[in-house]
Amino acid sequence: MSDNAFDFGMIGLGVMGRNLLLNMADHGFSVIGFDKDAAKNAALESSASAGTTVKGVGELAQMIQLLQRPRKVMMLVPAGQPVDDVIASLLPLLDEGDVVIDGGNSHYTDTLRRVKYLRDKNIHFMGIGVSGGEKGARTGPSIMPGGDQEAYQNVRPMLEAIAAKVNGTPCVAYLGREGAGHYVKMVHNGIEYAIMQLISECYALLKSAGATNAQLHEVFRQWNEGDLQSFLVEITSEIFLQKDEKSGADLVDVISDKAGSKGTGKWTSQDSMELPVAVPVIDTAVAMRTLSGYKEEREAAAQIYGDESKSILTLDELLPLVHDGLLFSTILAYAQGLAMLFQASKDLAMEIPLPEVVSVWRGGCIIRSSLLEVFTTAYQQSPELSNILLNQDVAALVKSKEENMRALVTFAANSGTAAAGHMSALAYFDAYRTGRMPTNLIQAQRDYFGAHTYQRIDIPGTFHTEWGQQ
Ligand SMILES: NC(=O)C1=CN([C@@H]2O[C@H](COP(=O)(O)OP(=O)(O)OC[C@H]3O[C@@H](n4cnc5c(N)ncnc54)[C@H](OP(=O)(O)O)[C@@H]3O)[C@@H](O)[C@H]2O)C=CC1
Ligand SMILES: O=C(CO)[C@H](O)[C@H](O)COP(=O)(O)O
Repeated sequence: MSDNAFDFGMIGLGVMGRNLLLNMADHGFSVIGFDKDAAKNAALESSASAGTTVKGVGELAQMIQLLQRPRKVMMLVPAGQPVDDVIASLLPLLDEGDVVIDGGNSHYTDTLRRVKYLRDKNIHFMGIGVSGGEKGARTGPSIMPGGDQEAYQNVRPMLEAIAAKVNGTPCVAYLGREGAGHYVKMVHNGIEYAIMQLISECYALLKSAGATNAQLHEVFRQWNEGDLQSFLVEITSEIFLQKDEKSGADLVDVISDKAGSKGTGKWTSQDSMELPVAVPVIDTAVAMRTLSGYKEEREAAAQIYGDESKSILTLDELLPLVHDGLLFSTILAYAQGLAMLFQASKDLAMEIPLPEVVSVWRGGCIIRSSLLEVFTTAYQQSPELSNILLNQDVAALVKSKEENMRALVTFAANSGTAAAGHMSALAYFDAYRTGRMPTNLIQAQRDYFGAHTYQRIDIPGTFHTEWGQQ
């Protein structure tokens, strides 16, 4: 190939970078990747499909030299300092008008800072969320671009080519100004945490009624064929079949219960409080991963309090409750995340188009599910919906599951099975549908001890009372 011939360059040939680049090559683009690790460059070239143009190099300057101008370069490296390090090493090699994309899970405030920094140097910088994991990156991820419109138009044909397709529509769309791409991806991951927590609670609840791994496989398989159809339910079904090569046991049974995290769920909770928007199912999911790390303390507490769950229902009696409870709670998790995006769009001036967000999430990403079709229709009817729970179709679905949801939470409490995500979802629902919350009492308390004042329901203005003097 001649000099300056490659269409696209990738920095970081790990799980995501390698697979996304190969996906581009599979769609006819000539691609080049850079990684310091020679083995990763070799792995890139050896896993390329026949007839595609793929090259891996160990020098960044060499890759930049071989790109068509204006250059289009993406980095898929760990969030934080590595992204700044890559930008610093790229800058002397770039020309004005080149496009630099951060496709990793960066915090949106870092993206805002980098957009401004590079704009001053006439380099187009975009933060793009990519979801779909290893397989999705190779065969069709969900792509969440935000920021520089001109740069987006430049890379749009490539992104549309490699994205997942739903009914022929690519799962990529311009999702707002400046750091919006990474903001949307952060909230996507917050919802991901919430749904994973809810599914893990279903696992515990069904096990309390004696479900075996084989039965759990079958339950989740069947659920994936109905209104709970989703990527996470599908992979959960498959997980219960997997055998451990070392012991021959079911692999899920030999995996430690300490859950890891890289931070995007925590950021969603933190940033929701900054706005503020209430996302308690996401908060709970983050807290439960944290609690999972207290292994020794939990074992000590189990000695003191006991850790048995006593099921008062048979598996057959429990199954419809868990099914409906999961659907109800999953809707609540999406509702909270989407309400956060609605608020952030306005308060942070990101102009995030929610109809496009839910449409892009329909395919390729970790939280793809049949529910997103319902939400897409809801936002098409009403693009300025502040909360999807206010949509008639969503409300009908929620109401149809409410009775079993309440029965499930009662069962969880009575059997002693931790189901914090479900309980949080129901508590949010009950508060959200309350015209007059008991928070008038909190206002009275605040004014009592701190003269913080309060508003009345009958007279406008701000009031203070010298409490307790009657
Ligand atoms: N894995 C997943 O399912 C998903 C990950 N993401 C995000 O994508 C990004 C990449 O993730 P993933 O591919 O899984 O990570 P990996 O660890 O598999 O790959 C990261 C790559 O970045 C390289 N790298 C690290 N630091 C630097 C640096 N300073 N300069 C140049 N290269 C560097 C590493 O090279 P070396 O090892 O040779 O140092 C490695 O090849 C992260 O932000 C992640 O959160 C987003 C969606 C899904
Ligand atoms: O972005 C992703 C999927 O959408 C990543 O898989 C993410 O890193 C998973 O997060 P964590 O490691 O915190 O569970």
